[in-house]
Amino acid sequence: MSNGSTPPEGCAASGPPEGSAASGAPNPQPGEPGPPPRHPAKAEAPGFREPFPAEGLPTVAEARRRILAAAGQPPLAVEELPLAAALGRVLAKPVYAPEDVPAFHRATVDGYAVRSQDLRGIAPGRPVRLQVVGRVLVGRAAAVRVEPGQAVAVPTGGMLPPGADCVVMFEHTTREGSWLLVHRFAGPGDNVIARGEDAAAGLALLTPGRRLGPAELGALAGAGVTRVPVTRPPRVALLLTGDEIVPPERTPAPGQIRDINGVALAAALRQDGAQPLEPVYVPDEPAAFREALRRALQQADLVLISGGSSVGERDLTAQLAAELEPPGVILHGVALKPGKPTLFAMAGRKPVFGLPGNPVSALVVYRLLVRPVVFRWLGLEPPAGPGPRIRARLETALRRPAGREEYVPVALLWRGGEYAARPQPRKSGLITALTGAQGLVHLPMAIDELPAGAEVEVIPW
Ligand SMILES: Nc1nc2c(c(=O)[nH]1)N[C@H]1C(S)=C(S)[C@@H](COP(=O)(O)OP(=O)(O)OC[C@H]3O[C@@H](n4cnc5c(N)ncnc54)[C@H](O)[C@@H]3O)O[C@H]1N2
Ligand code: MOO
Repeated sequence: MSNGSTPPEGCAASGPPEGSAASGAPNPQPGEPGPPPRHPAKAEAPGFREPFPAEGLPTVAEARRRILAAAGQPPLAVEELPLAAALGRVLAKPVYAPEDVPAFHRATVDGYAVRSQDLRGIAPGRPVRLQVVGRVLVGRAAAVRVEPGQAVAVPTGGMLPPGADCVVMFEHTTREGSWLLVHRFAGPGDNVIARGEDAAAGLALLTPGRRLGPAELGALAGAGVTRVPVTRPPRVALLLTGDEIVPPERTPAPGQIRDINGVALAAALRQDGAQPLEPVYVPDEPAAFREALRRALQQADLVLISGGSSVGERDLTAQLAAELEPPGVILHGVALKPGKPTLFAMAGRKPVFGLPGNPVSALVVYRLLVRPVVFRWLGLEPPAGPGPRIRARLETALRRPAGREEYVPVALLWRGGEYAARPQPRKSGLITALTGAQGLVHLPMAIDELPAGAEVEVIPW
């Protein structure tokens, strides 16, 4: 919720350097005189405090640590779902295989089931001769036993007949009437999936904290587990603050804009497996804001407030967060672009985020700081390591803003056998900076500039 500041050019690469942003000077387009400021800048507004210290704000890693430490481990609510409804959900309890999968030794090729001992004399030009004593039909129990010197024809997926310990491929044999000439050796277990090799009865098939994807659901089905215990998705309240914000379906009056963050954050939440509640539009008025926050805390497991996280006189998030039940505000301000004014509080055991109103900031902060909390509320095991990265070559140089690390949206283009990372506009008020982006390039505090042509690791978006 803006207190009427000039466009937040402090967030743009071409904007004034950190510290001078408080001048709030409008940024005219080239060749234009530039519009007069519609409102006083945040820095000039009555009641404006120097927003955030130039130094001493936590880094993203530090903020994430503090947020997760304060958030703790929530008690997870569990529900049981049929497999068809469980895609993307997180397993809440271990699932043990009720039976061996497969339940019988099974051929993986079309060929002949034999005893590998019988094949020991095979040499080039010296096949072993075995007697074919029958065949196995797929989907039927194997009736014939393989005795020394014998072979039984078996199809892919067919049961290995008793007595045999391997299968020789059809193409490594020749037939002479009821005799089989085997030209290539096969050892015990070759071309066979052993009973219980996919899942052994009584052992854990899947452990809790695993997101259920196609393979997990398939494994459960294969073991005859048709209902699974999964965590109930956290309910997340979305408060969209700002007198200027109207729902997307309304026509904005002069000075108003349509809500972007309600839809974008709800989509991010849904994509991650959480359950966003109906967005609530909150005016810049303390009593209404307080009431909206009270209801949100009643209804939801997590609360996201969009806008008003800065420190202008009408940026109410911090003021109202100060009234929350202990421990209250954990941090306000992160050395991050975009996303400096981020706020995190715990109202008792409920996490509350104050996200910057700028859509790119809101989504980047969601990705970096909110998602880890959502994942914990889903019961997801935190990923080991930094997560997957895409190697790319930077198309144009990037300079880090003073005092903040930056995450720059980039488009990835396949060029001459490698990806080129093309930086997108660095104005956090432009949602289209993200619409063509496939990832983020990180400029950590230790790097002031990445030259054009630098090899970078892109964080998938
Ligand atoms: N003098 C200073 N002004 C500003 C500073 C600063 O350091 N000194 N920081 C700038 C930065 S960086 C950001 S980010 C914003 C964050 O401000 P708030 O979190 O208080 O957000 P608002 O002022 O409410 O909104 C910012 C911007 O985003 C628009 N907005 C808000 N909600 C939505 C929504 N749901 N959908 C689409 N757009 C939204 C809002 O109208 C503003 O244009 O502060 C800078 N100012
Ligand atoms: O850079 Mo602001 O911090 O756009 O979020």
